[in-house]
Amino acid sequence: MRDGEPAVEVDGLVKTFGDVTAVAGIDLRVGQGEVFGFLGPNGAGKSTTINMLCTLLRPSGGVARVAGHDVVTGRDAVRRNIGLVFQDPTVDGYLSAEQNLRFHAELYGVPRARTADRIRQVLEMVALWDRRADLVRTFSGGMRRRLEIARGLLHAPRVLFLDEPTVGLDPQTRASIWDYIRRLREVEDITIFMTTHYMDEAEYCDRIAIMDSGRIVALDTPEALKAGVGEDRVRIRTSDDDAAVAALKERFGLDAVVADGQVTFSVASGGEFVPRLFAELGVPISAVSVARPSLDDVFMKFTGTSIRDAERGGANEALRMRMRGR
Ligand SMILES: Nc1ncnc2c1ncn2[C@@H]1O[C@H](COP(=O)(O)OP(=O)(O)OP(=O)(O)O)[C@@H](O)[C@H]1O
Repeated sequence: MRDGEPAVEVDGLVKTFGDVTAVAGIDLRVGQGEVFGFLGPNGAGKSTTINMLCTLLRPSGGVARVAGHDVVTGRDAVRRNIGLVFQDPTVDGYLSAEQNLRFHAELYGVPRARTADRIRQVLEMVALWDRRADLVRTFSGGMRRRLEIARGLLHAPRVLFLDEPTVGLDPQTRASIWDYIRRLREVEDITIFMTTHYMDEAEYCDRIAIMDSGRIVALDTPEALKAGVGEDRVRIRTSDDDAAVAALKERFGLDAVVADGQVTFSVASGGEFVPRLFAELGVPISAVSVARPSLDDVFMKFTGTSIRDAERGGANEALRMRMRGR
């Protein structure tokens, strides 16, 4: 990869599975050294995109280059230059942490003379050096994930792909995985491309792309995306959400949506508006909160739904497909 060349470069990328369009023609550029987040609900097409970039799936259309190589015509070169950390654990529980890494080093052709040093380096990076001789099946979920990250880094890849690296972990462990990811780029010359459906985690990325139904609906820094939503976000719980939405439109000219069981809308100055709201809405309010826009609000702005509601929809869709399959 030449200096200044994007680490990931995608033009019009498409993937279809029969009549399902998982990725519907996306474009993006990720710079060297960036931490880039791919954000979206289940079924948005994140894993399919990452699998095409990692050469595990062949695109149906468009082009993608990773570390300067085409994912179709330069497949082996791409593979040499990337590291993978996927949702499903792939470390072997019946081997020690160190044995797992040795095996991987062989597989990736890490020069023998360098292997021992590099194993120590990556295990220290994820604070597992002291546990190197222990069988991985005695590790907690967070430790296994850290070991996966160490393994993904072993052959010094230019781009590290992390597909939902913190899914299924408790909040504290998620935070510690993020500490390692952030520290990583201080130590290694690496680009990090990750997917997540945790909004709070997306905040840690330099830039994020929000994906919905196979398309990128927004792409920018978290700050710029939130600034784009602008005003304060007000959330209320009411006894009749539909009546509240209608009253907000009628009395205040505000467009509200119902998501996660709350009525949500934007106003310029939430704190000043709330007393008026209680006095004039005409629908009983049981709870109210006012906050600066979050990435949840950005998601809602671009997709018209909250990520949690979108996921519930996606889960229903997956279930329907399974039932149809049967
Ligand atoms: N091998 C496949 N065959 C058929 N359909 C598929 C296949 N892989 C993915 N899909 C469909 O493509 C769409 C996108 O799926 P994908 O797994 O990329 O989403 P995602 O955003 O990564 O979701 P998740 O967070 O659940 O991994 C979904 O509708 C999914 O059902």
